[in-house]
Amino acid sequence: MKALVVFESMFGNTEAVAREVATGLAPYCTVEVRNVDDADPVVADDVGLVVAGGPTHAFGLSRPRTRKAAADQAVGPLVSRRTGLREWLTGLAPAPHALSATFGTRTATPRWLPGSAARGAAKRLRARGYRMLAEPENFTVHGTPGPLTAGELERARRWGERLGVVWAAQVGTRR
Ligand SMILES: Cc1cc2nc3c(=O)[nH]c(=O)nc-3n(C[C@H](O)[C@H](O)[C@H](O)COP(=O)(O)O)c2cc1C
Repeated sequence: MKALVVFESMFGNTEAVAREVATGLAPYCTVEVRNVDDADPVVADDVGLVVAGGPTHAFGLSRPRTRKAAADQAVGPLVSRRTGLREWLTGLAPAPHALSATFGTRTATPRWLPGSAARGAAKRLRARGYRMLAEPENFTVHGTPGPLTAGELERARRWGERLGVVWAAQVGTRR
């Protein structure tokens, strides 16, 4: 069985989280990590777990105008330049054979800011018939460009490991 980790990222923080999640999952399955720019809207038959992650923008998944705002603040080119998780999920074909999980990044302060890309992504996956393996998870960054808060990469790896354990228990997969 295979897991597909699709990420959207402006400044690289969500990409770093996605790669740690994949490392955590790796003992349990083959893992493919894809930038949403290059992600196929059809999930292959051998993919049993779809993990989707993106940055929280304006309390939810990014939109073209928030990605433009991110580009205006970036010192270099954005990591995801062509599309966003919202658009990918909207075009995603149902895959009754696959489970899914979502994560997002967001600012650590102010703590009271509502909204999460992870929750928005989970809502869209459920609407397309995907069953969730875990609750949406959030990881925090300093300010808008990051870096990630101390310890978040380790937490991302552990979250990936937990997904692997729960998935293996459900479908009996182990590499
Ligand atoms: C236009 C814009 C809107 C944002 N809105 C929010 C928000 O509503 N809540 C929040 O916690 N973080 C918000 N952020 C901060 C992002 O979540 C942060 O930049 C992101 O987690 C960094 O991940 P990345 O490097 O993968 O893009 C916003 C950032 C941008 C650029």
